[in-house]
Amino acid sequence: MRLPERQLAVLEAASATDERTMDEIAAETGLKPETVTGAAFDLRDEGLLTVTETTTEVAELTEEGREYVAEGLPETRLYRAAVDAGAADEAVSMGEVIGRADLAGPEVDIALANLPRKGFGTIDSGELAVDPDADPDADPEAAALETLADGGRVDDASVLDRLASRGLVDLAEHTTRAVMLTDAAVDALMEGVEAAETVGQVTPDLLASGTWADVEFAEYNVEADAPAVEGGRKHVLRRTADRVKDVLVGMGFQEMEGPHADSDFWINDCLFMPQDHPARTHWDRFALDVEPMAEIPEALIDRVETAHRDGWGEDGDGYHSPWSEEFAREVALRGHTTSLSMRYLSGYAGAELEPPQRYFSVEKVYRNDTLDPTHLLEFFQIEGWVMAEDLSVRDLMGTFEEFYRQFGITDIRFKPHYNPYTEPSFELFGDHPETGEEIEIGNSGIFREEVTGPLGVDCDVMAWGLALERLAMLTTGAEDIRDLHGTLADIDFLRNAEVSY
Ligand SMILES: N[C@@H](Cc1ccccc1)C(=O)O
Repeated sequence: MRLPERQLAVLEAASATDERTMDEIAAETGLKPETVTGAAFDLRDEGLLTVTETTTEVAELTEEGREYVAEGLPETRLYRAAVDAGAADEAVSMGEVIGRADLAGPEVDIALANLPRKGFGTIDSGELAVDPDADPDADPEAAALETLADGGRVDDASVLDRLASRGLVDLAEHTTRAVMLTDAAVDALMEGVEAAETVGQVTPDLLASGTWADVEFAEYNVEADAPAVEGGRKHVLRRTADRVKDVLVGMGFQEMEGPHADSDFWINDCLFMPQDHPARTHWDRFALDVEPMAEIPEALIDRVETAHRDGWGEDGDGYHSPWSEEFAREVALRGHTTSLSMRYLSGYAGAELEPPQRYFSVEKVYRNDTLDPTHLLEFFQIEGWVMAEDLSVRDLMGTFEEFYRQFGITDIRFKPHYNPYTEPSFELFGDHPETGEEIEIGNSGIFREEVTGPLGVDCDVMAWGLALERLAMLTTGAEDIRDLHGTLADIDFLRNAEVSY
């Protein structure tokens, strides 16, 4: 048998009884590890070697982890300070213990969260009581940190996971490959294997001297394993947004743009949202501590105030509740992009508009919600509106059906809803492709006269706000909005997610 030199070297360094790692073979043959790996896979394909892979988790201390090795975990320091303050006998005020514990900034919260978790003590109405029998020296997390600092290995996966989630260690997967001779290889070696001098690359020298004609070239193994090289690609949400824009432009819409931080006037007052509406309290909105917005057309302010106070149109009655221009000028992060629709419909964003008109935006909005599988504090809203004479609910439904059909979604449902600014109003629902669960995908309606009147629009306007992330959940099958966004997002999922249409 004849084999290329490198393969022969690897074969001779391998054993029929023990697994040898690629690194060991590299050290023995003096070849580079990647050369050994390449040759080993070629030999495997020839049936001369077996290659096994083992993946192990390696843990490395982060800077914060190293800091705690030196100073002790915050909860341990808090425990010791509490014992000194007498909290083992009776509960002591938290302020006093924290003062003694010498904890910096965020360490206080870290200590307060971990002390009860580890059973070191309890916190109740501002007082701390510790268990005199607790033994922070025997704490597995502290012990694991010490071991890692000394270059040792920690095998307890649950402790490692806990430390990783606390940001004290980084976990990485490490794959080692090892080889062993097959029976066929042992037979071949006994019969004798010759080294074939092969050339891996054509060089100018080989060409110029003409020796290329006499040498033996190494064969390419196009099936050999190689590390996957992942190229960069646009995030699936961005790709969905681009697709949404294409679809809407295709349906004759133009794009709106405008400020993320806007006055309450454009965000709420124009929409006939009463100033004492719960959504306008500090619970729901991200108010900004900046100068009030000066540049709002005075005449428009007057008309909006009139609508709020006395109503608009023949049957309009208004709220008869206080309305403050000062509040209207306050600035917050927009909770919906309907603020842009107001700016455009009023003509403030550009020319006065004559019907028919169609506008859209795909932009970020901000809400002080609770994070859960379907809610984020910021998300993308697909805002849109159509201005025309005599619009009806059929126009609204038809538009959505056409829009969602472009994404392969054909089973949307409408349910009557209430918005202070539209009448009638509809919420939109779709079915999650994986769970079958019905999820809300948007909100819509036809603007009330109290909205369009003050803006100077005297025909119908139908409008909506759809959630881009929810659309992406339906098209990609993501079950949790956090799979798409943020630090918990699953990179493999994102890599393979396609925008269907
Ligand atoms: N602003 C609404 C969406 C909407 C826009 C326009 C009309 C009706 C509804 C929301 O954020 O839910």
